[in-house]
Amino acid sequence: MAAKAKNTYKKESKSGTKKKKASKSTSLNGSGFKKVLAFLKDERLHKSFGLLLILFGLYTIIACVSYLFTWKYDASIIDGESLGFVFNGEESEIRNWLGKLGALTAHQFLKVWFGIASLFIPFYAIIIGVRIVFKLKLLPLFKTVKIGFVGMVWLSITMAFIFDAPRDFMGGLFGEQVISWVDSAIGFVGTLFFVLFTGFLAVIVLFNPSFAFLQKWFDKSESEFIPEEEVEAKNKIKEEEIIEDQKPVVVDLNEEEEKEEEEEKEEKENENPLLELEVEEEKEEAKIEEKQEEVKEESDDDFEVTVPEEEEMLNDGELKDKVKEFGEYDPKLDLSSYELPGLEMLEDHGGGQIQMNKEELERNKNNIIETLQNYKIEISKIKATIGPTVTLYEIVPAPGVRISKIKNLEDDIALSLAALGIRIIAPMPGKGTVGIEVPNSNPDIVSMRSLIASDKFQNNKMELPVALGKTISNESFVTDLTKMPHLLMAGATGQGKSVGLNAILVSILYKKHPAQVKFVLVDPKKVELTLFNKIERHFLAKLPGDSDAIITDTSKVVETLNSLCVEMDNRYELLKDAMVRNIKEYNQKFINRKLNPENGHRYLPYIVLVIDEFADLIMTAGKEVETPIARLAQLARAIGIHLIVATQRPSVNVITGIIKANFPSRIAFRVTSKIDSRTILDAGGADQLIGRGDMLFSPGNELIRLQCGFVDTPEVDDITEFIGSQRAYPNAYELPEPEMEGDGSTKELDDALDSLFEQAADIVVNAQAGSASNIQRKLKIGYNRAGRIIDQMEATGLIGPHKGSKPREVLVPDVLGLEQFLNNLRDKGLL
Ligand SMILES: Nc1ncnc2c1ncn2[C@@H]1O[C@H](COP(=O)(O)OP(=O)(O)OP(=O)(O)O)[C@@H](O)[C@H]1O
Repeated sequence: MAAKAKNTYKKESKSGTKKKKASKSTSLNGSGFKKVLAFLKDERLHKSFGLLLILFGLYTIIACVSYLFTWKYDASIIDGESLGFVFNGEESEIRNWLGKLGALTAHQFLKVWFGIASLFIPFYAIIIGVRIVFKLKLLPLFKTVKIGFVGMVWLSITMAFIFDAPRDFMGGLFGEQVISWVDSAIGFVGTLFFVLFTGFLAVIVLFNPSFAFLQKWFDKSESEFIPEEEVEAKNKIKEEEIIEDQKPVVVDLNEEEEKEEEEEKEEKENENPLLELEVEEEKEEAKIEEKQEEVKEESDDDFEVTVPEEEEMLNDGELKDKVKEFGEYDPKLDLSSYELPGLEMLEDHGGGQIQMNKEELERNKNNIIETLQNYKIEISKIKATIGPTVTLYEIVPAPGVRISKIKNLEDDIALSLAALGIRIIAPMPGKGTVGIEVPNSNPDIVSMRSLIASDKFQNNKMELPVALGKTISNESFVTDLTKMPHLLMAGATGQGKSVGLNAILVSILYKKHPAQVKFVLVDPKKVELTLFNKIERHFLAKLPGDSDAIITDTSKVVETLNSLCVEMDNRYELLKDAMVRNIKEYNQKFINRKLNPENGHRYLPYIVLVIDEFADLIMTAGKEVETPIARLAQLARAIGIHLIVATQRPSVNVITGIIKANFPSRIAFRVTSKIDSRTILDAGGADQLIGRGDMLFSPGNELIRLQCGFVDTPEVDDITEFIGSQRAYPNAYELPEPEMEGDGSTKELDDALDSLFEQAADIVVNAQAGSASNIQRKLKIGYNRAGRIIDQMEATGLIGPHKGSKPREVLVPDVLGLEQFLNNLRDKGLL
C-alpha cells in the first residue's frame, strides 16, 4: 500500500496541476522542514546577516581606535563591568566615541583578548560580510584565516613583550599571561629568543619561504646551479587575482519544487571528490600499517617475518640536491629576469556577470513551447542555460516525437522568437535532449582579462595554452595548441578573426618565456599584426638577413615556408640523433644535459606560424605555398611547429582538400552561407552565428559554441610594449636558409666566383664551420648571396656537402692550407 501511495505522489508531483493535492498528503514535518530550509536559503537572510557582520566589524574597529585615545579615562570605569552596565540607563563619564557599548567592546577586544591583534576579528567579519552582500572576494578566505589567526596569536605575545602595564591593552590578557609564564621559566633573554623564534616559525609554516639566496651567497663557486624559482619567468598575476569560473546559470523552467530537489542533488555531487580520494588513501595506508603490526604480533621467536619496507622516495629538497650535483640546463637563463605581463594591461570590457533577463527567458520559453505545440509537438521538460551571448534552451520532447521534425522547425522558431541566428542541435550529443540556442538581447563581451585570470588558464600544465573564450555555460575554454596541432580559422570580414588571432597570441605571451616559443607572423594585410614588431627580439623568428620580422610580402612567405621545412628536417635529424619521438622528450633530455651541444643539439623552442589572409596568399602564390604548408601540417607536430591559418573566404579553392585534411582543428566565425560553413566545419551552423566573436570550434569530432575573448588593440599595444621594453636577445630567432634548388648534391661551378669569395673562405676556415648565416652576418650580405657563396665553396671543394642540422665540414684545415687552396683557384683562372 505504502509503495503504491508513494508512486501516486511521484506521478502527481510531476504532472504539476495536481501538485497542491499531493503536497497536502505529505507529512507536516516534511513541509515544515522544507520551509525552514527555504528560509535558511533565502538570499535576503544571507544579505541581512552579511550586513550585520560589516556593521559589527566597523563598529568594533571604530570603538577600538577610540579606545587607543580614551583608555585613560575609560579603562578604570569599564574594568570588570558586564553588559548590564551598558544598559543600566545611568549617566557615566565614558569618553569612547561609541559610548558605553563601544568602550566595553574595545576593552574586551584589546584588554581581555589579544590586544590590538584582536582587530583581525572585526576585519575578517567585514571581509565575510562584503563577500556575502556584494559577492566581492576581497581576499582568499581560508588563507586569510590561517595567516590572521597565527598572526594574531604571535602579535599578541610580541606586543605584550614590548609593552608593559599600563599599556597592556597592546598585547591583551592572552599575550600578557603567555609572556609572564615564559618569562618566569626562561628569563628575559630567553623570552626574547622565544618571541623571535615563534615569529620565524610562523613565517616558515605559513609561507614556506625559499632560502636559496643564502645558498647563493655561501656557494658562489657552484654558480651553474640556479634554483628553479629564480629563473622561472616571473608571473605577475597574484593568486588572489585568479578567478574561478562562475557556475553556469541554469534555469529549469519547470516547477520550482523540482529545482530544489536538483539543487540538493547538485550540492551532493559537488562535494569534493579529491577529499574522498584522500580519505580513501589514508584508510588504505592505515590498513597496511595495521597488517604489518598484526604480522609482527602474531610471529613467534623462531619464526621471523620481514615485511619489506616501502621503497624510499626522494623528497623535493633531495631531488633538487641531485639536480644541483649534475647541474641542469636552463633555457631561460639568458633572459632570467624576464617578467610575464601583468593583468593590469588587460581591460574589463563587459561586466563579466551574466545579465539574466527573466522576462526575456519566460517569453522565449513560451514562444518555443507555443511554436512546437502549433506543430503538435509536446515537450515534457525545458530548461535554459544562460551564456554570455546565447541562451541554450534544452527541451525533452514527449515520447514518440520525431527529432527531425523539431530540426525542420528551425526557421519557424526563429520567426516566433523574432531573433537572428537560432541554432537547433538535435539531439544534443550525450544528453538525450534537443538544444535550441537563442541569442541574448544584451550580449556580454567576454574580456580577455577574465580568461587570463581564470583558474583554468593560470593553473594548467599545457605546453601552449590558448584561452579561446567562454562556452555556452559561461565556463572559460582553454585548450592546448600543441594538441590541436594546427588550426584553421575562417569567418566573413568583421566577425572577429583578427581579435581571435590576437587572443591566441596574447594567451601564449601570458604564459611563456621567450626561450620557449617563437612566432613566425605572416600578415599580407600589413596592419593586423604590426604591433608584434615590438617583441621581435623576444618572440619572433625570421629569415637570416631579413630586416622585417613580420612577413607581408608573398615571395618572402614562400621562402619562409621553405625555411620552416628545412627547420623541420633539421629538427627531425636532431630527434633521430637523440633517439626521442617528440620535442617534449627532446627538450627534457637536453635540459638533463644528456645531449651534447657540440653535436648541434640545442634547446628547441616551439614555433607558431600564424598566417592571416590565407586566401590572398593562395591566390597569388598557389601551389608554391600550398605544398610547404601541407608538408608542415603533415609532419611538423612532433617537432613543435604549429600552424594557425586564417582566411576570410573559406572556398574550396582556398581551403583545398589537402589543407583541410591536415588541419583537424577549425574555428568558424560567422560566415555568409551554409556552403562556407560546410567547407570550414564539414557541418552547417557557422552561418547561424551572430558575429562579434561568436564562434564554433571544432577540435575534430564535436562542435563547441564559444564567445571569443575580446582583446582590443591598445591592450595588445601595452602588452607588446611591456615585453619589448625588457632585456632581449641580440637578434630575432634565426630560421635556417631555405633550401636552394639542387642543394645537397655536388654543385657545378657555372658562374665566376663571387667577389667576396676570398673573405668568406677566410671566415669559414677560421670558424671551421661552413654556415651561410655566419658569412651573412660577418659580411653583411643577403642570404641569397651567402647561399650562392656556400654553393661555390662546395663546388670548389672547400667545404663538404649539406648535412642536415650539422654545419658543413670544412675540408681545408687552416689558414696556410687556405692560401694554397686560393692559389690553386687563381692558377685555374677562377679567381
Ligand atoms: N570577441 C569579440 N567580442 C566582442 N566584439 C568583438 C569580438 N571580436 C570582434 N569584435 C568586434 O568586431 C569588430 C571586427 O573584428 P575583427 O577586426 O577581428 O574582424 P575580422 O574578422 O578580422 O575582420 P577582417 O577580416 O575584415 O579583418 C571588432 O572591432 C570588434 O568591435
